[in-house]
Amino acid sequence: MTMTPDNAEDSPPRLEVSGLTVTFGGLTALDDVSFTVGDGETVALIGPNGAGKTTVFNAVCGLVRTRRGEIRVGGAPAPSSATGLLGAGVSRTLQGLGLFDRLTVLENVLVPLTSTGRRTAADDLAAAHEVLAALGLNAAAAAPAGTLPYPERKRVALARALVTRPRLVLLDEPAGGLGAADIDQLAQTVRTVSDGGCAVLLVEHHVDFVMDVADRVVVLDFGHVIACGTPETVRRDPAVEQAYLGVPASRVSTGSTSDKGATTGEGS
Ligand SMILES: Nc1ncnc2c1ncn2[C@@H]1O[C@H](COP(=O)(O)OP(=O)(O)OP(=O)(O)O)[C@@H](O)[C@H]1O
Repeated sequence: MTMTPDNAEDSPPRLEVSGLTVTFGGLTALDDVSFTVGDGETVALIGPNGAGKTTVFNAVCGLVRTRRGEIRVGGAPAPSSATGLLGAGVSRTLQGLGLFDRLTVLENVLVPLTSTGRRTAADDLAAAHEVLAALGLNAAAAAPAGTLPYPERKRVALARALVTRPRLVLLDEPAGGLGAADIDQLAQTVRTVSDGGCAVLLVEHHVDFVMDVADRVVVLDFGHVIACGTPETVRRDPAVEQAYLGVPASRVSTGSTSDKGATTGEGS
C-alpha cells in the first residue's frame, strides 16, 4: 500500500537511484539504472540471475564503488558506513541470512541496536521483544538461532532488520526457501511495515509474492532497467516475458532446490 503523508508532494523519495552504473573490471553490472522508492511504498527488483539486483543493494549500502550516478536517501547522499546507514534509517537482510548461530534469537535481534549505542538497554530490550512478538518469535527468543528451522531463521533475520524501525528496508529474497504459509505471513508483515510508512525495496524471484506485495516492479536484465511499473503492467510486458517471466526456471536457476528462477508456486 502506498501511504501519502501530508507533505508527500514536498518530500523527496525515501530512496532515489539515478543513473547508477557499476562495473567490475570489464563487466558492467549496472548501466544507468534509475528508480525511486517512496515512503510507504513497496518496490520489487526482479530479473534473471546476474541481472544486477544484489549489486543495487550493495551500491545502496556503499559496499560497491559507483562508477556513475547518484544514490540519495531521504534527499541526502546515501551514507556509506554501516552506522551511517543505520542513522539514516536504512537496514537490510541478506540472502545468506548472516545470523550468529550461537547467539540466541534475542541477542541476534539486539545486534543492530547495541551497535548504534544511542539508546538504553531497557529501550533496546523493549524494541526487540516488540518485533519478536510481531513476527511470532517470542517463544524462540532464548534459543540459539542456529537451532531453529529455516523459516524461523528467516524471520529472525527480518526481525533484526526491522528492530531499528527503519525508514527504508532492503529485503534480499525474503520469500526464498519458504512454503506457502510462511510466504503469506511474510506478505502480511511487508504490508504492515509499508503501512507504517517504511519504504520497502525487495529483490525476489517468487513472482506470485512480488505481484501480491509490490506497488511497483523494476525489471533488470544484464544491468539495464527493461521495465518499470505496476505488477500487472510489468507482467504483461513482452520484454519482461522474454527476458525473465517466460524463461523456464531451469534456465535461470542455479540449482534444483534454489528459489532463483522466476517461480510461481511455493518457494522451496
Ligand atoms: N564483487 C563482484 N566482482 C565481480 N563481479 C561481480 C561481483 N558482484 C557481482 N558481480 C557480477 O555482476 C553481475 C550482477 O550480479 P548480481 O549478483 O548483482 O546479480 P543478481 O541479479 O543479484 O543475481 P542473483 O539473482 O543470482 O542473485 C553478475 O554478472 C555477477 O557475476
